Amino acid sequence: MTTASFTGLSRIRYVRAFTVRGGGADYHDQGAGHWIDDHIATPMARYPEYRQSRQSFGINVLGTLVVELEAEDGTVGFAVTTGGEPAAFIVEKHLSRFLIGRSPADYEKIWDQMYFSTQYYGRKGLVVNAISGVDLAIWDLLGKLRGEPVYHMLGGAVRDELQFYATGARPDLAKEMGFIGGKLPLHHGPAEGLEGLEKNIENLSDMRSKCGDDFWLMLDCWMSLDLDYATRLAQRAWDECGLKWIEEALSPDDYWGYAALKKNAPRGLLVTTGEHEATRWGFRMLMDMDCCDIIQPDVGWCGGVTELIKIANYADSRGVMMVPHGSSVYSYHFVITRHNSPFAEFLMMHPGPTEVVPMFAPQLLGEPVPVNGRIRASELDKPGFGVELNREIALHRPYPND
Ligand SMILES: C[C@H](O)[C@H](O)CC(=O)C(=O)O
Ligand SMILES: [Mg+2]
Repeated sequence: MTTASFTGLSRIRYVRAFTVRGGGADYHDQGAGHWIDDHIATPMARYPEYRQSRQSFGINVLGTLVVELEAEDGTVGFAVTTGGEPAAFIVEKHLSRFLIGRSPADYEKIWDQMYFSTQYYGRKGLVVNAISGVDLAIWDLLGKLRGEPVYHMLGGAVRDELQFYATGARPDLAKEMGFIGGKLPLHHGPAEGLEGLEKNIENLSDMRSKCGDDFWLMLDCWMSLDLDYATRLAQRAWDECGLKWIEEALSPDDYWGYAALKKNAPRGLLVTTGEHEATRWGFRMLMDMDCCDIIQPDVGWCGGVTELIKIANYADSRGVMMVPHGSSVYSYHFVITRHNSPFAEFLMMHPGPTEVVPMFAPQLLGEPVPVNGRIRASELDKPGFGVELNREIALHRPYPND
């Protein structure tokens, strides 16, 4: 039995998956001294030898994945995410069968087939990361074939500009650069005891005094805490420093801990999480169990745009705010179309971070960056995600399927 398919669009002829080193954020390679690898609290910090650097325990071991889809008429769509060589294997050796000869307009069926054919070894993590990369490349190709930006295909902009908060070690500088808030990495976890807790509060207080009372300050805990520590940190950071939200305090598997933290946290302080969660089912769990005030899916990890539509609609129907994890153009095209995503994250990838630099340099050409903490919707007015792949970088294709 065949399923009807619109035949007017050029179909996918080639699927290519590349790895490349450099660019991107914490899961990509960063040089020594970069703020993003400077004694950040992690679940691995219970082992002193892995405390100073996330690269020491292998945060960058997978690196970048680039998925490229070429249509019969030569039009190319692509996307950049993480997952590196193992994700390239999954894309070329497994997922490509659901793409070759298909129209990119059939993204629902393609997503369904990618997800359910890998379910026995997938569901989250690397496999959904690979699926997300393919899905983003499909949306890019669809936009390029139709001559439409992705945000148009998602229903159009609901506001004229995106407003950003900045993630990085210098919210004081972010404020000067026009961002609406600054999210700091937490540096010390439970293994560093009371002394570490005091240092965390001192760092936050210092930033509060530098930024003034009205600037949003948030803490990113990168899954490093336990419920007791997170509760104490939340209370003190609220009382002493006016913290706006505490992010990813616990393991992403600990839905019960998040539900308890949301109950324990002082009224007014927001509990946020979700960048390491995946699919409509994972986010449904977070929302149905009342784990957080803001969900933060990463469109390059949660299943791509096709899945983010479902996640966002469920959040909208429950009155939950969704502020996607920073993933450059891939989230900008979504956020601009949603009332329940009133602002966006910008990850400061300058090592200082003392200036605004593109997140995916050198892989992407034409990547817009916030000026005065904002990007105009009109800057997204290019087909697909509006960026091109820099062909001058060393792209490696480890598992060709053709
Ligand atoms: C700062 C965090 O540890 C991480 O590198 C980035 C992140 O979780 C976020 O942007 O959110
Ligand atoms: Mg985070």
